[in-house]
Amino acid sequence: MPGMAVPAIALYASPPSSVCSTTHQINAHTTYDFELSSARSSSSASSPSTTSATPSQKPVVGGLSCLFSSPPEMGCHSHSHSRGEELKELSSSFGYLKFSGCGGGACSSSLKRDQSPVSVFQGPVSSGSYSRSSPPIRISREKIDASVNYQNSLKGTNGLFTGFVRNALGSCVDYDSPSFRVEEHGGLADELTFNMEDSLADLELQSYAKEFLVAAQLRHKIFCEDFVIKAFYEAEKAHRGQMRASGDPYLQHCVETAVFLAMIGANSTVVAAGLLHDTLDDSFLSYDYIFRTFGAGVADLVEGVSKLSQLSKLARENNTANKTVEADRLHTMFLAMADARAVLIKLADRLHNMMTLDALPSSKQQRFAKETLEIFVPLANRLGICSWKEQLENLCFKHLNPDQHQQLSTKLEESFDEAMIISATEKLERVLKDKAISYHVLSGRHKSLYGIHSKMLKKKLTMDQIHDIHGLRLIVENEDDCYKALSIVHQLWAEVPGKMKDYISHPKFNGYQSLHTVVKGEGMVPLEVQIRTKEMHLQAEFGFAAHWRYKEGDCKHSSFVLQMVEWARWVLTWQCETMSKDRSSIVYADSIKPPCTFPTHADDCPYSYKPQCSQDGPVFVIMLENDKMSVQELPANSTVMDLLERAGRGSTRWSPYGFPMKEELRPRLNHEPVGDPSCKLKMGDVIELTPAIPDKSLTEYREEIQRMYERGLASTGPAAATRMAGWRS
Ligand SMILES: Nc1nc2c(ncn2[C@@H]2O[C@H](COP(=O)(O)OP(=O)(O)OP(=O)(O)O)[C@@H](O)[C@H]2O)c(=O)[nH]1
Ligand SMILES: Nc1ncnc2c1ncn2[C@@H]1O[C@H](COP(=O)(O)OP(=O)(O)OP(=O)(O)O)[C@@H](O)[C@H]1O
Repeated sequence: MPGMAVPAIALYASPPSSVCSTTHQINAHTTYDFELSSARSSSSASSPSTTSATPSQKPVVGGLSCLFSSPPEMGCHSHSHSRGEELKELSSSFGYLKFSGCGGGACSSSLKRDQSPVSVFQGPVSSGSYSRSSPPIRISREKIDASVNYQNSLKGTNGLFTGFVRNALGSCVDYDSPSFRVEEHGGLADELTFNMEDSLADLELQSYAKEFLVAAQLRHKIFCEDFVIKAFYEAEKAHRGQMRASGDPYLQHCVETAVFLAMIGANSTVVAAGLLHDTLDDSFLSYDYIFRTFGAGVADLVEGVSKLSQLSKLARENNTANKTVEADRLHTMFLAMADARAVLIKLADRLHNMMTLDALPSSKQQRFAKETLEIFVPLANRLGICSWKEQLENLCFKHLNPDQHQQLSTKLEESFDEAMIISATEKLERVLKDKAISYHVLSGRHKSLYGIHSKMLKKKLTMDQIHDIHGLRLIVENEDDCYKALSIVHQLWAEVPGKMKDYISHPKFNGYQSLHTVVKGEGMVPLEVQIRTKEMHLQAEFGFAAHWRYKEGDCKHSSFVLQMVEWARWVLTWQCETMSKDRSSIVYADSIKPPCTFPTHADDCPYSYKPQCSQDGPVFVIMLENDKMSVQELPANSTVMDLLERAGRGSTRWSPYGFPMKEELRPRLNHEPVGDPSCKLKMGDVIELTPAIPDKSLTEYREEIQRMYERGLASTGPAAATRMAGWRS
């Protein structure tokens, strides 16, 4: 029946329950299917109702329509906290979204938070699949102690945890602590086999773990799937006894990471990998074990996350990302070397770590916040995960500029007017219906705290001069409707002079098209309204004028980078929405359609991440030269020799021992000595160039040896004598 609302519950990228209280209200959502709607509206454009999906339609979110909405009954909507508290704790923007054809009150009060109204992610297909978010889980100290004691007794009896205890009490956010792999210390992981019954019985003993599982299941139904439960169990076993700096069980972090992923519609492979994401680095599980138990999909993702963690740690230690060029290369490398889903898991991991940063000493808080801003926020931006990006930014802001954060959030507390956005949306919707202007999406949002802060800095504005703190976006069927809708907006509210921009008749240099206006909304609060067609919107989200590029300041990226980002976004679109079953609902312009069939890459796909396929693009590698890290960009098919040419002083030559060396450098590739210097470099390779000769000239060194001999130090042991002999030869 045309005109009926589609009572779908879209997925909401919500922070975990403990942070949920920082959010704004969430109610039922309607979602909208792009293709269906456009087809209908073109056939009978005169009726606004023709843009609705029918009730018989699957209540899904269309490929490019809304995402990250929340289940209506999620715990977040009940506020026991004041809004000021919320802003201070985890200030982020909220969003309000309507789809054409909404009828009924549920739809008209749909609110979502933090979202780009259109993004690459979709919510889950099924309504009602999410249930209430549980209150923050508090685990009693006794339970934890009991669990730890129990584990200690196990350690004593079967030796399974030998060597594990040391790590077990560390914090998972303490990246400084040495990672530990049991398989390197005896390889016990391979002896483990999975048995669901045993596992569940064992889980009984870990009552806190059971609570986590139940809480996760209440937040998302994917945690009821056997595959995910199995991953949960393995994560529990792997991290048993480990605690976070906050005193919470490590497992909690794994579960929260996985819940974030589930909340953006990630499938069970990604959620399982989210649960296991730290096991390679921080437990006795091996790649082989994960591979055998969960398959290559999960094992590769966990390995990918581990590699990303190592590289980001290196970058943090070397302060690499504070240089724009290097940071840019790092972002590209991260997206290119790993499956984009591994980046997604890493982002979810970082989001939870940032949310729980308070438990760390202030110096570490600062380092993590800085690194997050330099590396992870841009990645979230490139991948189009607006919600995470804003949450990360706000958290970084809070830790890096606590005073400014405090000041601005207090001000915003007075300025944010969500009710105004809701009522403006409803008002506009009513008139659009009356005037028979069909539209695809009508969305509203308020700008995030950090977004406002950055804009003030960038444009040297006071908060009062920022006109888009509150904004609406309307996506209509055709250009004509854009202008009709604009005139309706101007009839409804007084125009702020000089703020109207017609980027339709005068597109921006990058091709961006849209109508922008600022009006005085209710209470004279400035309200930015953007009006565009679906095609213009696709361009603004995925095309040359993509929002992520706009946010990066439209810097000149190579076509490789652009393709890489677009590809990553596509992969995530297709991998992370449960509605990938309904691909037909996605209508992309041919010009931006990737050249192979999703979700599988064609063997010769030029955009594939697989190293063997990406032969045309440049290669980004990490070079560690005398302990200084840099990210190098080399042409496709470059070899270790090519890299050596760039490093150190003098020209490369071959040593008599068969390894290439410059005057002073000796290469190692991914921690192994280089056997074949003509081997090709791969995206994300780490090349260490250690000095073949310590940082002194040979003459100086000889003199020093001479002095050592003279002092009789050479006789301190056979090893020393051998070293000396080596030097003489
Ligand atoms: N995707 C995309 N969005 C854009 C682009 N340019 C502008 N926008 C959007 O349009 C909004 C306002 O842009 P303009 O009307 O040009 O305003 P401005 O002069 O940049 O600055 P303000 O008026 O202070 O917001 C931005 O906040 C973006 O949301 C673009 O190139 N790509
Ligand atoms: N008027 C609006 N209505 C709805 N959504 C908007 C509006 N303006 C921007 N958005 C979306 O909100 C999200 C956050 O945007 P953000 O505030 O970071 O930047 P911006 O407003 O687009 O740019 P700038 O800060 O440079 O003005 C983006 O997905 C953006 O597309």
